[in-house]
Amino acid sequence: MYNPQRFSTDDQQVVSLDPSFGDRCGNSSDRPHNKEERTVMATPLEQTNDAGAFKLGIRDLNFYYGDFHALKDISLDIQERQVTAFIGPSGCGKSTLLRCLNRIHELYPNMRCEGDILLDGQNVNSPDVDAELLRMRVGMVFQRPTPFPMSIRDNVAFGVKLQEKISRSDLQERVEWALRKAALWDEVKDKLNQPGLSLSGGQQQRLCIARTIATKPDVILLDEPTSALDPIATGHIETLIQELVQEYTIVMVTHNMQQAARISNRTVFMYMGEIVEAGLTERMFSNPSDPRTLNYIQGRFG
Ligand SMILES: Nc1ncnc2c1ncn2[C@@H]1O[C@H](COP(=O)(O)OP(=O)(O)OP(=O)(O)O)[C@@H](O)[C@H]1O
Repeated sequence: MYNPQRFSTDDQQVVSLDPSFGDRCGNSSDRPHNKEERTVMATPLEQTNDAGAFKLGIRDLNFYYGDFHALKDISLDIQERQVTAFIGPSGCGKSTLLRCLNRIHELYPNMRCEGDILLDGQNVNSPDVDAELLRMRVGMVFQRPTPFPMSIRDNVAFGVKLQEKISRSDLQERVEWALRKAALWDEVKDKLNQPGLSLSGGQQQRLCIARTIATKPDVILLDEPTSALDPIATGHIETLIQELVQEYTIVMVTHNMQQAARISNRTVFMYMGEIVEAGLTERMFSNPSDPRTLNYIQGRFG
């Protein structure tokens, strides 16, 4: 089983994986194919190993809260070292989709996620893959800053100590490295033993980002990371995201259209549990191909 419609954020909007599509378009196998044709003529997923081009590949994903079908046949490629923004009206399934990517929903009862999630080509939505290990590769930062009730230093060191056998000095180095990456080191280097909760909201969110980075994930998921912050703290986080994307694949949910336009490379517009359109942010905001995207971006609904 595969979904004949796969969305790619490679700005091809709707990419057909129906193997007969190329024939119906009159493509001939002895003709050189351009990139679009090659993608359109992709063989069924079972035979395709195109994960090299994408960090994450979502295939035929369906998600249920009990009987409620919240995500319907989602297929999407997410590119490496890019910021991909999920946008769409409240309740369309953005956070649900984000949470599937590190299977955090499994911590709650009565939820079911069907379909494949390929991380570097490996299906990680499988009971054979340890969800806790997955969450170390695919880290998550939530809407509200959630420091643990412990010192700044221990907040950052916590996950590392769980995951690795690491000497005290290496751990100190890792803490500093992560705090520097999260652009927080200069503000906290003299008070590492103070509680994480003593920091401002924006600093707490950067601390949570440092905590996520410290375990050296491949992918960072951000669920409305600035919605609880003031404009200055938001600016810090946005700058940080733009720096982190040099090294990490970032997927974020945002309600803020300007934020999506400012910092994402690619945008995915969702509506009622489905993907309507996905592509380069610049094109999505200047020339969306679906009227629902245009209406949403122009603030006519949602
Ligand atoms: N724990 C839950 N139990 C049952 N239904 C849920 C649960 N969480 C979310 N839903 C439903 O699933 C759908 C998608 O919710 P989700 O939170 O993913 O949407 P969203 O696009 O992130 O919304 P928002 O922008 O308001 O955060 C909604 O209809 C929501 O009511």
